Amino acid sequence: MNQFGQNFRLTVWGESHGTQIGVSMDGVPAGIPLSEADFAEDLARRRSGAPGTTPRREPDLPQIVSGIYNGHTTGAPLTVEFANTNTRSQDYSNVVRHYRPSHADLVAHHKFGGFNDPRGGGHFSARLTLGLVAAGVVAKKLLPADVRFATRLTEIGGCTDPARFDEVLRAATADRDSVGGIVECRVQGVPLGLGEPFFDSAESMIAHLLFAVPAVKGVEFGSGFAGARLRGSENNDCFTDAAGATVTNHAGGINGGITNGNEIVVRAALKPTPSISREQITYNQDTDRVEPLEIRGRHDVCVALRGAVVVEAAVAIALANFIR
Ligand SMILES: Cc1cc2nc3c(=O)[nH]c(=O)nc-3n(C[C@H](O)[C@H](O)[C@H](O)COP(=O)(O)O)c2cc1C
Ligand SMILES: C=C(O[C@@H]1CC(C(=O)O)=C[C@@H](OP(=O)(O)O)[C@H]1O)C(=O)O
Repeated sequence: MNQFGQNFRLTVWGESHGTQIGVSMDGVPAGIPLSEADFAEDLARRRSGAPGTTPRREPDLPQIVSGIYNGHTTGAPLTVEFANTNTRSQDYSNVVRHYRPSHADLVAHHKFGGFNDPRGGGHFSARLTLGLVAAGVVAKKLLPADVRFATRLTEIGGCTDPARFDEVLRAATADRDSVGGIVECRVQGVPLGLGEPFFDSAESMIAHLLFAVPAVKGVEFGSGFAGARLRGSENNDCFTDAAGATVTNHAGGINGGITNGNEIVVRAALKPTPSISREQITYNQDTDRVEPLEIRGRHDVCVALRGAVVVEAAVAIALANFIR
């Protein structure tokens, strides 16, 4: 099944080299002002063009095809779609059965019995994150008005100095290689009380969405993995008032699966782009041999660059799902 959520339910659909991709949302209340222009800012943050991003240029113009009337949501399913206008499917002819290492080609082929669309990674392509970003824009409108997101890249290729990110990207490009990155999303103004104690905890829902983002391989809240190396006396967040404000925020704004009113702090680790132009030796099902593979296509050097706004959208969608 390809759906997420209860209160704010969505399906992302399409393939990278099909005619269109998009998102269908249900549970959006009637009467919310919404227009195509509302999507522009977040879509621009995902668009390619900056150094280290894919040379595939797409206009990424949203078209709201249902759930809207006179500039307001109607309460009916809301669908936003985008055209794929710049595909080069011939670039993928050699990876249909000579699967790219660490992309989804092999699992897709086996799981769907060879009926999957292999062009541009098909339904597994990060092109589908366009729909997630669009849903994130709607999700933000469902959250209380004083909720504020601040999302940034804290690390690229192991480097934590933003002034040196370009250099890291240039070096990886020169080596016909790729690098990973860490995205940190902070959310202020989230009220105390979102989330349930166990299975639908705030962490579980946010992590669920984040792990749906292609290339996300790690998620941590607050002090996260570093917190496991601290003592309780160092990691505990002492309260300063009756509302639950704390001196420190090692919990990342969540206790017992429930948002505690402090800033939500969540980080996602995105792996290096799997499609690199450097030759790799890998199994070819056509010849039944391990052979050199040259990957074509137009690829991001670091997926975390365009992934930052996708991470933010995922967090927004998870939080919106708690709003009844
Ligand atoms: C914004 C974004 C852009 C991406 N761009 C590429 C790309 O150009 N080439 C590529 O091979 N993978 C890219 N990926 C990652 C793949 O889509 C992903 O690794 C693949 O679908 C396999 O999924 P997995 O890494 O979660 O196992 C991108 C991911 C994101 C979030
Ligand atoms: C098109 C987008 O990114 C694509 C994500 C992607 C992948 O494997 O995830 C592979 C590349 O596809 P193609 O070879 O068709 O250019 C990227 O360009 C997009 O994000 O809009």
